[in-house]
Amino acid sequence: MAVDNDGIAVVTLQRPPVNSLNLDLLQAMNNTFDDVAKNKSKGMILTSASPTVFSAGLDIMEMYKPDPKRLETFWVTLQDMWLKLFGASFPTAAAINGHAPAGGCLIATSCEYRVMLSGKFTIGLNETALGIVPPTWIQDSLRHTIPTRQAEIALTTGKMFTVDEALKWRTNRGAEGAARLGPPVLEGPQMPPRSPDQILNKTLKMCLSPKMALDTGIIKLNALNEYLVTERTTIVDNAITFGIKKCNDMDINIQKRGRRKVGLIDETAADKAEAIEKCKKFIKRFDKIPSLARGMTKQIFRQEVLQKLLTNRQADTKQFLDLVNQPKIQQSLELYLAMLKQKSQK
Ligand SMILES: CC/C=C\CC/C=C/CC(=O)SCCNC(=O)CCNC(=O)[C@H](O)C(C)(C)COP(=O)(O)OP(=O)(O)OC[C@H]1O[C@@H](n2cnc3c(N)ncnc32)[C@H](O)[C@@H]1OP(=O)(O)O
Repeated sequence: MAVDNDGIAVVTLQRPPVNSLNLDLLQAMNNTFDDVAKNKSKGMILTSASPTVFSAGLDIMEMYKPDPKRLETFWVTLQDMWLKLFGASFPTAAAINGHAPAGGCLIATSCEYRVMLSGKFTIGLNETALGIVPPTWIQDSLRHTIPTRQAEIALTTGKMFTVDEALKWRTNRGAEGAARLGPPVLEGPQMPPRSPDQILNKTLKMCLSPKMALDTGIIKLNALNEYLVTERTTIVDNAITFGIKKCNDMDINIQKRGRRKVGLIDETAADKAEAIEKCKKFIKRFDKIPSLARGMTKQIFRQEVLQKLLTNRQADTKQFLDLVNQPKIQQSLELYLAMLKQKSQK
């Protein structure tokens, strides 16, 4: 952990090669989160020492042919880590500088803000694709971050999002498209400045008249073009809003049309330094907000989800232990480990 001059703690996960979360790393994270809280840091940014992996999620070796006592401690320590991170009163952000599958995504979604490096990285909860049922609180972390319907589809399909897919919904593409309208294109006399409404009404009237001289037509077309150029952002935004409403009314999936993004991450960055800077900027947004009010509001907002695990901790642990000890699950883990080994040797 390194605390900068602004009092923001940057915590770097450092367990080569892929920051897989074993018991030792989880215990170290818990101790660090306690320290951040004790030191009254202004906020915490989580990142990774690896140039390509934020975290590969739970260390599968902890679950494959496990020692029963250690397995239970492992799970309880993971629960603790999540309770501390998701429930932290201080601001939290993740500078996701690489792949973030499964538990890696859990850590990221437990934070309040996510900046991910652009590139061929992926993020998501892929458990079902591995034949594993993600526990309620892991599902809740995703549901807390992206819309419920998208979270359900992502969870049931074990979806790994590309960085672009994971970004939040933006409407500026429309404005970019509208910019292509460009400046007036027709040579000839121009019209004195008028309000866009005046211009549009006049143009409409003239266009409906059967005897329009060529010069007048050019003036009118230039005026219409000028209107489209000056008001393009409003026109395009209104069109997008209208289009989205229509698509929703007709139950058409807008994401497939490339406009709506999922919001699993908030921003992208070109490199780790930029990602950390953007996370710091997010944390500094709270500079003028009394920290007690901020922290309590966050905890109230997250209370229901936290309480669910606190109330069902033992049952959740038993469910995990039963699941891991099933011969079928052990077989799947063995196959998965072999597949990872084979891939890494290529
Ligand atoms: C039964 C359980 C019930 C309930 C639990 C529910 C919760 C589960 C959440 C989880 O987190 S499960 C873990 C899921 N994790 C993954 O599926 C990620 C697997 N890893 C990868 O996809 C890739 O490693 C990567 C994209 C993260 C990085 O790729 P790359 O940089 O190419 O590295 P390698 O694949 O070559 O891996 C290097 C090395 O690390 C080993 N390894 C990778 N991931 C894990 C892991 N999660 N646990 C243990 N070991 C892992 C991999 O086998 C390689 O080992 P070598 O000895 O061959 O070097």
